[in-house]
Amino acid sequence: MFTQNYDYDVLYIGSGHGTFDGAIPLAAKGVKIAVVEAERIGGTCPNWGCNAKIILDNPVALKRHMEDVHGIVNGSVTIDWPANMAHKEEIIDGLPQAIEGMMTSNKIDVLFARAKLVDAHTVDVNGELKTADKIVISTGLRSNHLTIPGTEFAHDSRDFLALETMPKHITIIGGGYIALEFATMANEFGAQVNLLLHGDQALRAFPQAYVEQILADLAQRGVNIKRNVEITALEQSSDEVIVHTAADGEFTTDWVLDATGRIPNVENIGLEAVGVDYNQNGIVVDEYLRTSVPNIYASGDIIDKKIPKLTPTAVFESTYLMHTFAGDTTDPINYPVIPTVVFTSPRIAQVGVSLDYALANPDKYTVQKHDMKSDWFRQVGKPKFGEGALIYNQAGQLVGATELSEDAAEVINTLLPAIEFKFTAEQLERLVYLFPSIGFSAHALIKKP
Ligand SMILES: Cc1cc2nc3c(=O)[nH]c(=O)nc-3n(C[C@H](O)[C@H](O)[C@H](O)COP(=O)(O)OP(=O)(O)OC[C@H]3O[C@@H](n4cnc5c(N)ncnc54)[C@H](O)[C@@H]3O)c2cc1C
Ligand SMILES: NC(=O)c1ccc[n+]([C@@H]2O[C@H](COP(=O)([O-])OP(=O)(O)OC[C@H]3O[C@@H](n4cnc5c(N)ncnc54)[C@H](O)[C@@H]3O)[C@@H](O)[C@H]2O)c1
Repeated sequence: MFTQNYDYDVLYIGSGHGTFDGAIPLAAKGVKIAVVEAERIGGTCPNWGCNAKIILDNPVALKRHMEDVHGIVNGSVTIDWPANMAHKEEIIDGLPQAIEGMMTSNKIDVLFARAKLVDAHTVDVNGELKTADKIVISTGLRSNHLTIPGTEFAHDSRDFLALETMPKHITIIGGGYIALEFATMANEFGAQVNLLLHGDQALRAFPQAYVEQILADLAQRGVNIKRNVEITALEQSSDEVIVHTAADGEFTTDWVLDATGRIPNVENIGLEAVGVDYNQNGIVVDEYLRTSVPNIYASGDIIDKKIPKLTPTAVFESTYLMHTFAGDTTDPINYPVIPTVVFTSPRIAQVGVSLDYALANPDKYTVQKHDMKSDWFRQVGKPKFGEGALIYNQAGQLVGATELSEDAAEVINTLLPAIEFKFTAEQLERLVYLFPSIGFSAHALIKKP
């Protein structure tokens, strides 16, 4: 399976989900592995991404729920940002050590360094040359920084997730996941928020009818949303930042979040020297996740791919590589349908064929819409708004689903197997869900003829 005359069978560069979900079980099978990490073990998701974000977001949903049941549950509730931040630190602080422990207990060598490829089998680790039969590049993404004068006065998502106090006035540049999720939190935690969209839409990959409801709700809560704004410069003036725009003049703010996307970590890792092809979207791979150098692979966000760059896709890829390296499979990677969710409040989640695409192609798809009021159980929590849609192909198979609601992620998770495995009506009928529950309600939607 592996050539014996190297220090390691597999050396991974980066220690995020693109690495550890596969590397740990692979090491447990006796494969000799090294993981080289430049910063914190676990990478973005536990330290500066999903985990950190969802802990800070938790009180937001609670406050929204209290609004919905006002009249039943009365009195005002305040939420404390510094306490929330301390709670977040308490939870995520131990994660790198826990992940490192799982690696070392499986005999993985964890090496702290900024790794650089020297040749197809050799990596420079703090000046020491380590050799490996196979190398996996899993260096992930980093925040984009606008190329404008004064860009150094803007912060990124990591800075936001470490804010000790919530600034009074925050300006968020961008209309993607991070911009919308962080605008939701900052607004609920008492900041006055400017949300500046580059174009006239936000979250372009999500159903625009739902996105507009989220934007309208944020606007009603006091978020100042401006569309088609071009930021030309940032300037520091005592404690404030002056934001200059192309057509909307200038204004001052306390804190600027640059949420204009994330870019691949392809620089200074020796890709050119070794001949690994890459472009502005990441490292180019074939259907076996092999780069242009056959014994060098890529995994996770660093891959140039069309599917969303998310934790579950990184997990799927590192697990696939584990099976390939262990000799369990010689098949190409076969991605399932990949669900996505934006953690606004309410959430927007979707999977499979998108609602906007289905509506634009009525000859190919049938769209079945539903609102929260169509199911009594959804009304228990008295949500003010929310709706969903199921998308069927011409053969009557469920091929897509989307929802705008606090429970959207769970609804889409419930529907996922039916879409991925193309369950028949007979199979769907055999699934018995707990009652009353969101899962039961979601299942009831697809059981209908
Ligand atoms: C704010 C935020 C919120 C997010 N929320 C969600 C969410 O809710 N759900 C979801 O599914 N996804 C979310 N994501 C995306 C998710 O975090 C990523 O898809 C996931 O972490 C990708 O894992 P990865 O291993 O490919 O990359 P990473 O986790 O980024 O790991 C790459 C690692 O490589 C290391 N590295 C880079 N260069 C070198 C080098 N030369 N030598 C050694 N090490 C190196 C880095 O230090 C890093 O630790 C979020 C991302 C952000 C930024
Ligand atoms: N819930 C989740 O799963 C979740 C949450 C956060 C982040 N993520 C992941 O993190 C990554 C990055 O998220 P993101 O929100 O930074 O990126 P994004 O690609 O979702 O959004 C980037 C936004 O920046 C805007 N933009 C680009 N150039 C601009 C410019 N010059 N001026 C103003 N605006 C500009 C774009 O129009 C877009 O709205 C994605 O891969 C995403 O999958 C996922």
